[in-house]
Amino acid sequence: MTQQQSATLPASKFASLDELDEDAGNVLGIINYTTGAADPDTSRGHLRLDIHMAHGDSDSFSEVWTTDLPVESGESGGIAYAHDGEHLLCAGRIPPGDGYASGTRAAYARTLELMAELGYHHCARMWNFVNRINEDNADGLEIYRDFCKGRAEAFEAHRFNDSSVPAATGIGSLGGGIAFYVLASRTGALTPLENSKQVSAYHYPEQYGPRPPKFARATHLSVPGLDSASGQIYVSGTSSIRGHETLFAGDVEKQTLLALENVAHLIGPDTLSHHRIDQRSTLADLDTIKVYVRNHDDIPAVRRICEEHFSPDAQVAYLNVDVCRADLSVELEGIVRSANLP
Ligand SMILES: C=C(O[C@@H]1C=C(C(=O)O)C=C[C@H]1O)C(=O)O
Repeated sequence: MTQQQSATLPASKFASLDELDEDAGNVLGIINYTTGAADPDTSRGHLRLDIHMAHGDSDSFSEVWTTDLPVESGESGGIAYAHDGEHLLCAGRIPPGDGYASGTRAAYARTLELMAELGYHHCARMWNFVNRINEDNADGLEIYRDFCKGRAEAFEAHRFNDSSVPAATGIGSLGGGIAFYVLASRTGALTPLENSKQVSAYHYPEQYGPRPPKFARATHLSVPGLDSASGQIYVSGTSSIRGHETLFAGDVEKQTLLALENVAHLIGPDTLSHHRIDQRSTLADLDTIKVYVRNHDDIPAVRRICEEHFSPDAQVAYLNVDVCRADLSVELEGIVRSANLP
């Protein structure tokens, strides 16, 4: 597995459980995609979060965030955090229940308050793992839509307008209510990226829920002190959606190809030059990739298609979980680093 290292951006790499070194220097956080859920913890001096995303040890892995700077950690109002003076990782969990809007609103509100208190005002990326994502809550509202309602209310209460929402993932999990983690920066400039072939998620019509999902298609986070050509692009979970509609329902191979096409356009020259980012990226530049596949039997076909486009050196994890819309079979996310990063 290749390791991403950069002087001033938190590097993330996947590690199998037997490769994991919790005492390695300057660990900002370890996110365990594993066979059970647990509340976020900082007892080892870094953030640790166990998310129930694996059916067994064979598909369990850890995402390790490292930094070149000393790390401080703590907990406040149920949100655990670790930071290095430039970047912050924080995490929370909403326990299983009959509904999630109020719990999400409260947990997100506490997270946004904590970011402000610690001085990390630039929210680059959020990951949300929603158990029973396509099932209904006690009031008959799909749990994903219930989560989106609570998130939108928290963002509004904290004047987080659509132009400052982060890249995100909102994906199913195998248990444990709703878990989330967040990456924010203190001085690195953030540029949200939208895909000209998709309606911005925060503009989705009400047919997808009472409040739209609040996220950007990607965010570019620049290296503090360097020009905008130096940075990382955090690509949100991306699926077979054009405009605001799902395409190729029931055809996982066509959905995989369209999701890849959406990401290629998002990180390609037309989009980046439109946002005045002097980087040129292709799917071969994507790394720390997660591919979420609804039906386990579809994973070999999805993997075959993806491997035709990804670098052989890329870190790729395939996870068998539900996707945010019942007619979506596959979704992918990743990170692009600019070639000129030290
Ligand atoms: C796949 C989509 O949305 C998914 C849900 C997200 C969320 O609610 O945060 C973010 C990206 C995807 O994981 C999409 O709407 O295109």
